[in-house]
Amino acid sequence: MPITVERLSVVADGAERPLLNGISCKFGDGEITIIAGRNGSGKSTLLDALGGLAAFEGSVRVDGLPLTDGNGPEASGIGRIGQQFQYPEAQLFARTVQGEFDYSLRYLKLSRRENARRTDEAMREMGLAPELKTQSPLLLSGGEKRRVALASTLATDPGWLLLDEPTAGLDPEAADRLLGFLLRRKREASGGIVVATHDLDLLLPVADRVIVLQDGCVAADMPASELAASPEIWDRAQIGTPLSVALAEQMRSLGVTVPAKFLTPEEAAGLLAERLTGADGSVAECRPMDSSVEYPTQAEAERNVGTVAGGAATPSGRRRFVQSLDPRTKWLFYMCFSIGLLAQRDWTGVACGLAITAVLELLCRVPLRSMMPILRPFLWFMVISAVVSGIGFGESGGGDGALRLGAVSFSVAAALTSSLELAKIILVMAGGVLLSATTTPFEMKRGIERIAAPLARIKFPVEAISLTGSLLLRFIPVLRKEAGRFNRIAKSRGKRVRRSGTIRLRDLPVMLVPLLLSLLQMASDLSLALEARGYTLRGMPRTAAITLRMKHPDWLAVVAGGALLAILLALSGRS
Ligand SMILES: Nc1ncnc2c1ncn2[C@@H]1O[C@H](COP(=O)(O)OP(=O)(O)OP(=O)(O)O)[C@@H](O)[C@H]1O
Repeated sequence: MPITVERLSVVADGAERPLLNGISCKFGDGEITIIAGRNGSGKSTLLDALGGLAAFEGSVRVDGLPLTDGNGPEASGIGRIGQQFQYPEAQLFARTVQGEFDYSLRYLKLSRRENARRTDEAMREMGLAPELKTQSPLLLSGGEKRRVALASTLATDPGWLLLDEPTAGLDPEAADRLLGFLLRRKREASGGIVVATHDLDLLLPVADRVIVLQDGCVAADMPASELAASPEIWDRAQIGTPLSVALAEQMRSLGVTVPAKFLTPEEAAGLLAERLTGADGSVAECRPMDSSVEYPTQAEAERNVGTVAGGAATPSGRRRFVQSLDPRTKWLFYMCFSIGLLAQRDWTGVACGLAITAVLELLCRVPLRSMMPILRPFLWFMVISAVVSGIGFGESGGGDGALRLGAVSFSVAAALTSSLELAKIILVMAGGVLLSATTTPFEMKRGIERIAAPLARIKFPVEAISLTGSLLLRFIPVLRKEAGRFNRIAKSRGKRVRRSGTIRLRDLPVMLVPLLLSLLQMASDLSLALEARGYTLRGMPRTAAITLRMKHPDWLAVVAGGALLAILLALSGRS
């Protein structure tokens, strides 16, 4: 049965437009469907929605069953889907290649023998040598990683295969092997195959249906043979004509009869040979190329590149007000905000701080739900600390007015005093999250460096401190990103139905070591990058990557920060 998609919309936090905008389409059983579209058109997002990885509105039914049950992905739905991510690094995490297969197959609870059989078969299918089983997936080449990722998906024998850029980084032999596999699977297995790709020349000839996306909408959805006869669609979707389509057009202009289908190189060569060879075997004279086909000049090509790049950059690339402020302004504002907040001595002051944080959150346009994963553990910490600080023992424990139960007492006043202090710190942290969400790590470092520059004269280690500060703040989003990656793996490969951004406790033993290893790997990459930038060479001057310049809005924001500090200090000193 098909996958049926109705009015599917995906809206991401902070995105200016829906990533997918009410699309409806059908993926046929026993068919290869290609999803084409320029960069950023929504191909990967569509695959993520079909694989239960992206929250969506609308309906997706897999083999007649709904993919979601209202709260999130439905286990039987995602169990029928095997997804290969666009970047294999996002999919692989285990210490060995064998570990990757073990993790993928774990949810099926098969016998050891069956696990080994499926692993061997999938590795053979993808042309992976058995010796690779003991290797770390991180040490494989890009193409090998992709093949391991696909093989570990295949081993689970999913009904549906969702492949994101499956041929990227594959050598011609591996790409051919993949094509052969897709065609075999289409013939022999139940379910269908959905492939998001830019490698149209290779994959269009094996496609049954093509869906062209443009800015999150369906620009074309038709059988491959129909699309082959409508070459103008590529221009309309701003993808550029695939070479195989341009070749077919050229051949038609030379008078060769070309069938309405996407040609493989062999088919194109066969048709040309047929045309050139007469019935008696003589070779016909070839007409010169159709001169009406005009190729762009260098200048036009450069202009086109500019248009495409500009077009792609506009929706997400436009910098918002807070993002565009000088990092020094943001640091100064943040310091005023933090000092003012920490000076508060009662709940009225904290309530004002909360209101200011809410306004800042709106100005920064960072949705609360994207801040909560960072703040939630601290909120829990605050609740637990408040409860613990209120507990007292013995006759005099807890002081006057404490609630008593035998020898144990609970002082609401003590609990509220602790909560007050912790609430201020959480609000300061929320401000830090907003700062790191609207400022790149480079800008942050440069900002602190410039603010603290006068201290360098008294040998204060300005650069080291600014680097440490920005790296610490950078660590929060990196941790979140890693947690998100493991959440996707647990959902897609472990078939764990879980809310986005969270990891189930029982996945921790499997994922903790890889998570730590991955963080260590990042630290090692970072230290190499720092070394390459000359941070280990003491006393050597470095050129600045970012030149900062304060503009009018920056001065206004600094004045606003000063005014905010004055108001908060006045509020704290009013009693
Ligand atoms: N979590 C997110 N938050 C905000 N925007 C996002 C998010 N994920 C994707 N986007 C944006 O959604 C758009 C579609 O992304 P998607 O990865 O689906 O494109 P694509 O067609 O697969 O592109 P490519 O060909 O480059 O792989 C892009 O503009 C991207 O920046």
